Amino acid sequence: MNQKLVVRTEPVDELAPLIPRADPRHPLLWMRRGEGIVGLGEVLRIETSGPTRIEDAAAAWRSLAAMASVDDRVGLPGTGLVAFGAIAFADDSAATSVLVVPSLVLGRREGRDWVTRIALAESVAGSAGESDVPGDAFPPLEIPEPTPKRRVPRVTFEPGAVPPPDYEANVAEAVRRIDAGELEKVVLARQLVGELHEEDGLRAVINRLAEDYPDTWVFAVDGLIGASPETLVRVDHGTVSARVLAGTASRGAGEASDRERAVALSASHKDLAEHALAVASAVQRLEPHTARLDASPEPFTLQLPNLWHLATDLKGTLGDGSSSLDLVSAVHPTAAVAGTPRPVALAVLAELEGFDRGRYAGPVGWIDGGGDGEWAIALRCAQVEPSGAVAAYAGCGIVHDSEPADELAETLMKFRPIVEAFGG
Ligand SMILES: C=C(O[C@H]1C=CC=C(C(=O)O)[C@@H]1O)C(=O)O
Repeated sequence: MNQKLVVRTEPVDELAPLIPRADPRHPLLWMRRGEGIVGLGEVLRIETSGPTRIEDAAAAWRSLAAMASVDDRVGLPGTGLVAFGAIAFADDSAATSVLVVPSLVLGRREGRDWVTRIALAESVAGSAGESDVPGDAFPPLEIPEPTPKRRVPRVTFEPGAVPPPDYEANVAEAVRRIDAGELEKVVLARQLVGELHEEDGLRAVINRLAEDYPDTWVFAVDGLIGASPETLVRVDHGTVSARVLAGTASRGAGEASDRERAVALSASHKDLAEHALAVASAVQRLEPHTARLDASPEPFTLQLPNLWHLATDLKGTLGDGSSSLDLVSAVHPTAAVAGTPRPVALAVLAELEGFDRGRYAGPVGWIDGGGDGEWAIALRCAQVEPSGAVAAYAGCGIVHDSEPADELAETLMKFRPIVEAFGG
């Protein structure tokens, strides 16, 4: 990657709400609680695949960033040079992993708004051949106007890979293997499929996700869209953080029964066991890269509109100068989406599921020129293909006392955000 990029970030008047400024056909977005970044246009993309897809993307990004000429007048996470990324779950996935560098980024954080322009040095007027291109080589700034809200397109979903009876059979088989001592935990997923007929309707879907699930990471990267509650890893000026989730309960109908469900979840032997394995896998992989890493002492219950999760927050300091993508490479896939021991779980899930997860359960997020970034696990999501084919995914951690019918019911709760966002 020997292209030279010219980047300029400048403060602007309020851009909120951000979503109406996103591209309705090819939205590029990362957002939580109304703040985040929206990308427009595409200067370049880095595509990788195979077992070294994350390391290759990290190395390509490092050399691209090292050559870039950046004039950042704001200095917040997400300003300056950024790329949006979506990485395939499996080493042998047919799905490509991408880092997309937009030509325009509209951002909002801590109540401050900015615009970043990114261009290839050779394409910026009067700059060809210069080694250090001034940021004011850009033409006067024109911020795209928000466009009117439109209604959510309606997609009818039906079972795709692993229909409900097969899912229950897979869970039973996984429990059998766990009881036989082959492994401790495996995360098994299934698929729903549908067709999107309005090619400019994706922005409305994202808007719905952001309205209904404001506390999650709402993302749209190269057709992968969703609202994930799970932070895989976040790096910000030498601090490292993550939110590990595993263990799920339904919400109760009234306040008292809702509380009861949360209390029962935090005492559930099955869910605590499932959760502990996910935390251990993240801590074990992050620790070698951190000078300090603390976990919240007990898992807490995280309330989402569709369910309760057991959650543990990790917080620490970076010890070795790793970029956020280096840490993504170290931790992916955690036991929240694969299982324990990891190699056995990956083989068992590939065998039992029998479908390519694509970017579901893979890392999704952004990275900046200094390597900082925010990455979630792509959960509660769907991949929308250029043909209009939509595939949504949900999975559950299976441990020794998992019940097939309960796990199937849990997938329905996990599908809810994406199915409803598509008008279902
Ligand atoms: C694999 C998924 O969720 C993971 C994250 C949180 C809770 C989980 C669970 O309780 O099984 C899963 O480990 C999914 O949503 O598809």
